[in-house]
Amino acid sequence: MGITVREPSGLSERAAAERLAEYGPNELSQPRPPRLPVRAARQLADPMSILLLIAGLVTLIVLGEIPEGLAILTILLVNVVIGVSQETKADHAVRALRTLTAPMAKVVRDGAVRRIPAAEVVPGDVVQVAAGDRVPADARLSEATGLGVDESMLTGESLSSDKRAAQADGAGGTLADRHDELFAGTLVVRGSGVAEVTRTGARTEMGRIASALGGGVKGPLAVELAQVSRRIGLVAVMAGGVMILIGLSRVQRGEAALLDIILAGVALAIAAVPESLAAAVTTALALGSQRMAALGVIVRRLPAIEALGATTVIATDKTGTLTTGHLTVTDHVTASEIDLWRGALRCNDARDGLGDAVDVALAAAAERHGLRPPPGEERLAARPFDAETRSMAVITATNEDRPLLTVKGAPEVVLARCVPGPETERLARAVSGLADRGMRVLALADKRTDDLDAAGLRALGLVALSDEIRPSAARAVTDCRAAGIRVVMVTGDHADTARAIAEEVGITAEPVVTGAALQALGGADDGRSKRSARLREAAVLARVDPGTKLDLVRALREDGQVVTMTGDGVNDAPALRNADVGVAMAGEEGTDVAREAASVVVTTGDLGTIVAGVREGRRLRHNVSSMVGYLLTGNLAEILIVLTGLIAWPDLVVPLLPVQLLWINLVLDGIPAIALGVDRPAGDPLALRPTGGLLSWPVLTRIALRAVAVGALVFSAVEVARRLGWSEEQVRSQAVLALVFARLTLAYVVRARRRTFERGWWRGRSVLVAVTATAALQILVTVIPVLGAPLALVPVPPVGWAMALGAAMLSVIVCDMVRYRAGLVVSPSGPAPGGRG
Ligand SMILES: Nc1ncnc2c1ncn2[C@@H]1O[C@H](COP(=O)(O)OP(=O)(O)OP(=O)(O)O)[C@@H](O)[C@H]1O
Repeated sequence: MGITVREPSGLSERAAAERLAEYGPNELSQPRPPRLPVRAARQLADPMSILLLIAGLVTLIVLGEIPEGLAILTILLVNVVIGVSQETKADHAVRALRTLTAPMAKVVRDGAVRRIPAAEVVPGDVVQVAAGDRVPADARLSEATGLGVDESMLTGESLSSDKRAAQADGAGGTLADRHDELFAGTLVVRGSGVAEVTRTGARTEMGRIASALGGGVKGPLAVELAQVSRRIGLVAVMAGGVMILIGLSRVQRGEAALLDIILAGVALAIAAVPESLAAAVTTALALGSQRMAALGVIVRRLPAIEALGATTVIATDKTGTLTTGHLTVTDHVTASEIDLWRGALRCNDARDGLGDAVDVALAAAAERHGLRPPPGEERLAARPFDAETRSMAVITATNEDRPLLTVKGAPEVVLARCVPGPETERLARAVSGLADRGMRVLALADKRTDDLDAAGLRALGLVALSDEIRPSAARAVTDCRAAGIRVVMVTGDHADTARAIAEEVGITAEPVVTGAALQALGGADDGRSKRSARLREAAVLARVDPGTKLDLVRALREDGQVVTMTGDGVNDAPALRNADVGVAMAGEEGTDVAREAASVVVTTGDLGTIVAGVREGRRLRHNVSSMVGYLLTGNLAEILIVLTGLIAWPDLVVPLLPVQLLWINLVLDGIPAIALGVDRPAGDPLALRPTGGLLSWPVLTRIALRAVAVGALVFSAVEVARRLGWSEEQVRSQAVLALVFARLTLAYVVRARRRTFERGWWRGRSVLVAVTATAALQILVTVIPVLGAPLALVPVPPVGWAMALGAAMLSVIVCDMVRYRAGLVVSPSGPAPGGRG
């Protein structure tokens, strides 16, 4: 193992800035965002836009209906503008998130260690890497301690490559043979090292072979929405087809023109597709992710928002999540203070107060006891801390002739390697007393030997580190319980320490299951299922290695739970990737590996932050289902009216003109839908338990029943108008008015938990504004003839307004009856419906 004691002082900030200007940022070029015209063209190329364009042109040129044709084309324009602006907004949000989660690098500048964005690394920089880091640039090693790097992404070699410091002569050969070089983009899996950057950006080995980065993965919500849209598209086309078929008989009898009927059929199909749905959901997700970022929850993959909302179990680390993670040595047991603290300094990887929290705390404690790292001692070999072995070992050359092995780690691991005797036994007995107080206990031991694995060590003593409970943790645990979310603590720490902390934050501490107990359940098939059962029921998992986290995630998910799991270590990646939501820490505390595997990165690792994320997720999920309910119920009601009207009112030819259908669906509908997407329903969103899929049978039934109710009420209003002998324009205006008002009240029907206009309904500001504005717009185009003309709308007598309002109010009552009958009231005390939908 190469050893260099040279402490390189790195580049100066000035030199680094000059080089950055010369070589450019250390990143692979990102595809440029499309320009505005390109975005607009894409929107226009959409099949619906093409249909609209044709419909508009036909109305304008072939039929010569100039105001109506222009109105259709204006609606098309409005749609393209809305589409482009939403897409741009969502894009910006995603980009902003990307910069928030940009990888960082540790470099030495002006002699001090700094954390800087990896993009600012320049050739000549001295970088430090440690287990869990992604290598920021190609570099030549000057120091390496037990360094192993996973280079499979470059070499295809699945085994990690051992690295050593460069010799003067330098090595060449294939990538896999270059053991003294680090390559950008590869992952450090163990040990640590210092290296000088040789190439950055596109000049790195990775840059040479880099292809475009993969696009976003579609989440369950996107998939579900695509499905919803496809199904509705089908219904829409069918409705349009039926309309044309019915109309054709009329054409045969000479009562209508073929083109009018076809246009009306096409318009109905366009109107029935909830085109604002996808845009509204994307906007809602993008805005939701921005709000979450403000709370310290950075969503790396948008669908994770929704999965967070559906969470039923949070599996959390102890240190840093339930506690602050600022460890301090508050107690120790030893026969020789000097030997204990010397050992703590030798077997220590912290530097200048940076590094592993345990090591930093031990170095500070040693300093408080008047000790500093002995000068002139050289590290000959080291085995860095490893969560699997729960220990760390170093061999140092001291003043005496034989090298000294120092080991520190979990007491049961270290003391087992010590010479049995009264001192070792006394220490072993002291462990529980310290751990019961919630402290993390480590043992230290040493021996004159050059064997890292030697036994027969001399026990130096115990150190106990305490870690303050985060004030917000207990609150978060209570919130979770109220929301029906189970919190499970998973830790590598001692069972007694874990239990003490669990009790303090309010996690039911029983049963505490230890790694050893799980292992005892053994390998047989039967054992495995017992093991899963044990994992599923555990409230605290103590002394488990990271592999167990993966087993826990699997066991819980098999049980139908939606699992949010925190993790920050190198070995946590598989569990994070397999959980429904993997949560990693931003900054110093987490590793790049964990962050990349996680779908969510939090800036403060406290459980309260994660719960805030769940809260947002639940709100968003509720909002999306409100949007779906709102748009589908309204559209279905409209289809019903047009089809029944077509049969019942032959004198009207078509119950609603194409331009009126488009006005209702493409202009009026979008506004409340978007508002519902960013809605703040009354009460704590955590109480909004996830209720299966967006379009489960109960949901579909409810939509259908409500649509029939709304349709029937509007139909009656129009029927009365006809009986009263109103003109054709007035009857159609009455239909539009009643339909718009009834649909607007649906916004309040769908967002309510128990009943429409329940307490606090007016507080959702966005919905109130959207509904009022839309209603005002409709009133204006109805009463002001100039505005109404392009839409063929005319003023109606007062009784018409009364009927429209009546239809709206009655539909609320009927819809609420449907809610109760279908048993779809969201009740905080009711049974939690199954997690996965
Ligand atoms: N730097 C270190 N050197 C030696 N041993 C350590 C070090 N850090 C931790 N240990 C030992 O390894 C055990 C597991 O530590 P680890 O950091 O893996 O726990 P963890 O799972 O991250 O726990 P937590 O949930 O508290 O974060 C500790 O209880 C301690 O005994």
